[in-house]
Amino acid sequence: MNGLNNLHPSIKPLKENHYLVGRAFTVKMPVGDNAMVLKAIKEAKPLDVLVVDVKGDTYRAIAGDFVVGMAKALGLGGIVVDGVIRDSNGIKELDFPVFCKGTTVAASGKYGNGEINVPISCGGASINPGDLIVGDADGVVVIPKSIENDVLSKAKEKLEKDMDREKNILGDPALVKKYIDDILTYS
Ligand SMILES: O=C([O-])CC(=O)C(=O)O
Repeated sequence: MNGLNNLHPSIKPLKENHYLVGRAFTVKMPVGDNAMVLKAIKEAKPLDVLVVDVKGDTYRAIAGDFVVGMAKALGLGGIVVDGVIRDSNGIKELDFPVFCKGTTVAASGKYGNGEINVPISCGGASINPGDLIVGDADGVVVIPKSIENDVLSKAKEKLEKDMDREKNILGDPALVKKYIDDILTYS
């Protein structure tokens, strides 16, 4: 992705070993009203990742352990939000991937404002429904649907090259030094 389309690095998994891959089901909600999160949980397909745009608010939770439990019960793939959640210990026990900026004590009300399944902005990235969302301990990246095949084949090539490099170089200090020398010669 050439460093583009990664969400702000403050958005991290609640449990460090959690990762997710799935298609975005988007939610745009006003601060303090998470009714559309509930609607999205009901309408999303199994393995979809709920991506919530709450404009970066960190005072009101977009979900707690009950709401996240419903997402898990319906087979969703995970939740990503540019905001916060509550009941963090309960959510950790659910073992369901939630990527967020942190935690708070205050819940949201359920008033019915907001939209689902529309283009959103989350953590500084534009996300359309159906885009691929990939997250791990380091953060979250969005791969637009229109370029996903190209990105996936380039990612596989890079992974193979990285694995070869690790296997061939790291076991031999002389080769580590040669690798660095080669880089320094060309830069
Ligand atoms: O109901 C909410 O919006 C938040 C909450 O406490 C839960 O999910 O348990």
